[in-house]
Amino acid sequence: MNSDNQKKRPIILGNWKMNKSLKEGVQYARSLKAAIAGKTWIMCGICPPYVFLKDICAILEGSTICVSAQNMHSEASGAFTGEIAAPMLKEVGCSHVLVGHSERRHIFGEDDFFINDKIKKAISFELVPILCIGETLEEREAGNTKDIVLRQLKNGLRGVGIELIKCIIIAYEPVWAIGTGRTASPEQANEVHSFIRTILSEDYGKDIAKKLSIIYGGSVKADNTEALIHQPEIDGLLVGGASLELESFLTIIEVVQGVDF
Ligand SMILES: O=C(CO)COP(=O)(O)O
Repeated sequence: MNSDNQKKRPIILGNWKMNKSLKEGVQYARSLKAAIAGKTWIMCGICPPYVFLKDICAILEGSTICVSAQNMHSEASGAFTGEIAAPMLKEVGCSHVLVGHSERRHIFGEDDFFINDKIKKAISFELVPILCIGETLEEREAGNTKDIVLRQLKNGLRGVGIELIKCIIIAYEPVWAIGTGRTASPEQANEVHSFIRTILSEDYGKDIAKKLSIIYGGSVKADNTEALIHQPEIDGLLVGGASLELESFLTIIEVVQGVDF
């Protein structure tokens, strides 16, 4: 979905962050697969912790549900104790990977350049990177939202040419809306999405920018899903807390399915 009403397949991703036991994760994946069998027009996926990926990919193999890692390193191998590389994610069956999530940027100090290297590495191993960008509350209140988003977008995509940009999803996640219960209003989110699409249009051309998916994350819940997904520039949702309970994640999916695009 975008400004000229061209239909785009909505993307709904659940980011579990550092939650669930393996047993719970496996049960969730099985139930999700059973629940959405045959309802395939939404691109739906989950982002489990690293150590669950192999089991969950095996369960979801052959389904339309994609599995995304929450992070990866920028190198393909080497002496990086505790890290996970793109080919490892690929080998266990992941199709997507979150890159530059605000918790990686702000808690673990990841910068735009490291994130850019990860983006390029993910693409080179045929993983779809989901580049997460977004401003903090201080940055928004200082009127710097667009500057921050512009910087994170430009630096994150440095060296990504016209052919490769098609392999990327952008996620706008304002840091002040993550886990706070304080959602960006649909209009606030749409305004930033529109700005992101304008930048992408300038860099990659209008046609390509129109086709790119820009998804929103930050306190998405069943009761704000419809208003968010109705916005012309919001192509999907990256759901944290509300994806942890299968019932609430399924409700979000159902709300999106029920929307007349
Ligand atoms: O960070 C998020 C998804 O990646 C959003 O988390 P919440 O939905 O819990 O605010």
